[in-house]
Amino acid sequence: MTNDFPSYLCEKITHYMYTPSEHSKNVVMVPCAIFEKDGQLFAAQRSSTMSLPLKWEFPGGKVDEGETETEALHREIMEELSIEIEIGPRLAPAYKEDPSRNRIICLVPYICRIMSSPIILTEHAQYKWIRMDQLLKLDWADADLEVLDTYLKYKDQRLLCRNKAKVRV
Ligand SMILES: Nc1nc2c([nH]c(=O)n2[C@@H]2O[C@H](COP(=O)(O)OP(=O)(O)OP(=O)(O)O)[C@@H](O)[C@H]2O)c(=O)[nH]1
Repeated sequence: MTNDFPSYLCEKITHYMYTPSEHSKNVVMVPCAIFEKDGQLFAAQRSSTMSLPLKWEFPGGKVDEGETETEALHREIMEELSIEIEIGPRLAPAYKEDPSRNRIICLVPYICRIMSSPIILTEHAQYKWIRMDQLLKLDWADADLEVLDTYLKYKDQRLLCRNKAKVRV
């Protein structure tokens, strides 16, 4: 996959503003995977025993010490969904405060492809492939909702570029 998404999306400054007291907070990097198939997106529902119970999210998880984001993403997806993936473009992260644990979650979306089957869930309650026009009906975790917005803007931008290219020909 090519990494040709618009640079403003990579460099987008999120609305999160640091104040002096917040410098002491841990920033936890959480790469997550966006899968698209036949115009539908993959969403996983957190189980009732996980934090953010029953919220919908893009699967992924925290980077361990010594790991890169993409290594962590391969590992987390294998652990959670039992599949191999190919990792493509990295989009702009979403930052969310987690006051209960005095940390800031940095959710980093990657557009990915599923490379093996079957999907076997080990942690989530369920997963669904959701049509684009149904996406906002799910009860998303906050950071995932922002990631979804970033992804939809990225898609629109690509479509626009493709159409412009066609007009020029
Ligand atoms: N995906 C997602 N995770 C969030 C959000 N806000 C937030 O605090 N988190 C936290 O970020 C962490 C995501 O990493 P993870 O999926 O590997 O975490 P986990 O449930 O396995 O473990 P943990 O609850 O012990 O940290 C979770 O602790 C989750 O509660 C959010 O909006 N979206």
